[in-house]
Amino acid sequence: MSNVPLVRRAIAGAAFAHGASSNPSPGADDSSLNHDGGNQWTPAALERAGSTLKALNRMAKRPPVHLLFEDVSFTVSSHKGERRILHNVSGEFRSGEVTCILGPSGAGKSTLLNILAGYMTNGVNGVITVNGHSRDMRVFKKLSSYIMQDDMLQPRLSVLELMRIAANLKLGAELGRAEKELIIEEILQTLGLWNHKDTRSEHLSGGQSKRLSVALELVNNPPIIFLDEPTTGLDIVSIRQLVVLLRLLSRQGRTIICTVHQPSASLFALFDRVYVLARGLCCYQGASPLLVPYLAEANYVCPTTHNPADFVLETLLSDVEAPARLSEQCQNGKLCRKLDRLTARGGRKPVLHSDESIQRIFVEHVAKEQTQKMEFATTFFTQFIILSKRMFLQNKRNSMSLWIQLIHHVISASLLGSIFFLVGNDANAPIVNFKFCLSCVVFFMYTYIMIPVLLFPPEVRMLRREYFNRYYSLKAYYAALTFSSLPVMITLGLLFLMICYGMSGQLLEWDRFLLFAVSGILTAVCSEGLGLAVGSAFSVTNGSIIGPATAAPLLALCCYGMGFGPYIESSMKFLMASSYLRYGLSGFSLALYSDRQPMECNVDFCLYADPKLILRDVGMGNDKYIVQVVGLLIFTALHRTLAYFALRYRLTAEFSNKFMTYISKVLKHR
Ligand SMILES: Nc1ncnc2c1ncn2[C@@H]1O[C@H](COP(=O)(O)OP(=O)(O)OP(=O)(O)O)[C@@H](O)[C@H]1O
Repeated sequence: MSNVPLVRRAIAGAAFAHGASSNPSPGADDSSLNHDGGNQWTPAALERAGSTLKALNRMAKRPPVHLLFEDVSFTVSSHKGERRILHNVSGEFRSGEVTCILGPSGAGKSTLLNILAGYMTNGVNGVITVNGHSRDMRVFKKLSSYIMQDDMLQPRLSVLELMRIAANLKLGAELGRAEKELIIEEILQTLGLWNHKDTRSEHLSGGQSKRLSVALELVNNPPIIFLDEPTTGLDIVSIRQLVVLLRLLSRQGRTIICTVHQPSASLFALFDRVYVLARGLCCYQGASPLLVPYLAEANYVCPTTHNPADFVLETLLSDVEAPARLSEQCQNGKLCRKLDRLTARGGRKPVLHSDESIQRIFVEHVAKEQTQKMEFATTFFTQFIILSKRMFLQNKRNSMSLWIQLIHHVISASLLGSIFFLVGNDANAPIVNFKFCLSCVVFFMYTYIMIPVLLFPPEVRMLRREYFNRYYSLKAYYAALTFSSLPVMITLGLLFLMICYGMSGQLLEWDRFLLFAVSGILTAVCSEGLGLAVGSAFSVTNGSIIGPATAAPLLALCCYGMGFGPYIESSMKFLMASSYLRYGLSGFSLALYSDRQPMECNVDFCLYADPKLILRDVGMGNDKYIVQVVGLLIFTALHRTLAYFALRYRLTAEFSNKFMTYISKVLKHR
């Protein structure tokens, strides 16, 4: 305990170096988290800051959450065998407290947080209870928010726009527009972001981005918030502001749990509870000022000038026996060192409820939740509308990308038009015109496979937090994604087709062009589905290899039989039917050559003056246009379903864990 006054002095000295505005008002800057005019951490400062969240707290009808876990272990399976990451750890996190999970790198901090937040459940053993009841994930997910370590914010949207979208998705019709606006303003002011409300997310500093992540999760006032390494990459002032904010939120009855790598002495003292992990064992659980005496009991004496957080990490890393010894001393988290009162260090009194009242509120809440059928705050349709609007806005603001795509389509179309200039009605060059159709297929295939392969993987990372924190269903997101890409795809696709159709001298008949365009756009939509499937399942690097590698055999199958159509083997016909590009190519060819007069022949004899002969010799003599359209639609549905499941696989650690466990079991039993 000898170092506690030292730590307190450190807080007083360095606490809020940023000057002070203790009563945030519109226009209050980052200092709104700060304190009274001097360099003092005063209860009044927190009290006043806390009072700024009045509207948010008015909607807080949800129960405080006490989280208890006992004998939690986590094992991962791989082809090399099983590996235990957590060894029967126990602990308790209570409402009104900020708990810091501390430990050396690789100790299992993020793993424990993932398990407690419900992000990982496969391979986990042990008991996790919420307010004395077994954790029901359906209810718990609605009570909790998880801010992940590498959270990314949606780009090209301002702070206020992001907050409004979050409020509309997370609060639904629960509150009116005016109330939502009030809550947003309160949160932004309290977090010192009000002055930056019109700044786009990509222009925020690291600290402001982290605070915005917290702000977005606060919108529906979750009683329990998990944060994985929220301080990483922030400067000392931003870290302090963030931890002070967490403390403030906890004082309003929330349970805040975060992992922190190496807190400074003053920061360490701001945490109410510390949970020390090393090698998957709990080495200490309890009030932060009691860590030093606890270590002294095990003969690890912390010098008075030392930061207790540094000391415990150094001890755990330098003495191989320390984790086991300390774990035994606290019974692997079952024993908790408590201070008499959390207010011992000053600050606003936490909202403490008796365990009985929490139990009662919680039981009422669970009963209410169970009668409600809705899994999300808004309906599928509302989610679809909000997400579509967001995507349209983001696409519109990404003018550079639109220009690049426009130029790409115009240049490619002009190039193709020049290569195949006026071959469309030349009976002496029918196979050249067939190659024109093939080139159009290749253009749509590569363009629309590669765009999502390159652009979607970063989007998947952004999606993770929103999806896990139940902003919307994946189906609504996916429907909005499909819908929002269509206008640009159709406009640019038509522009491409008009240019190259005209330049290549095809028959200028509207119905023929329409059939040609439908085949082109459907090939693009189908290719985008394939690109999304690859982009959802793989990183940009792997996707860039897998995308073209998948397309190459499909392309080979699509143009097989050129010149010997009537002699294509039936096994090959079967394989060719599995390439969606064949339907695209056939659609293009049928659009150009069906029901057509003999083509112009400017030499003595033209073998392919009759268009039927061309179709016969490329193996499309018996093809029907409508079958090609249906084929493309079926493959579009197939690719997009595949993409949906690939996305689910990527977004749900649980789903991927199960998959990996299954694969390793198969490999083991071979
Ligand atoms: N799904 C998994 N498969 C294999 N190993 C895993 C898995 N999850 C975690 N691990 C391993 O468990 C150990 C603990 O990982 P974790 O990310 O929880 O550590 P940490 O304490 O958060 O570390 P850091 O502070 O460096 O982020 C690491 O050695 C990690 O490689």
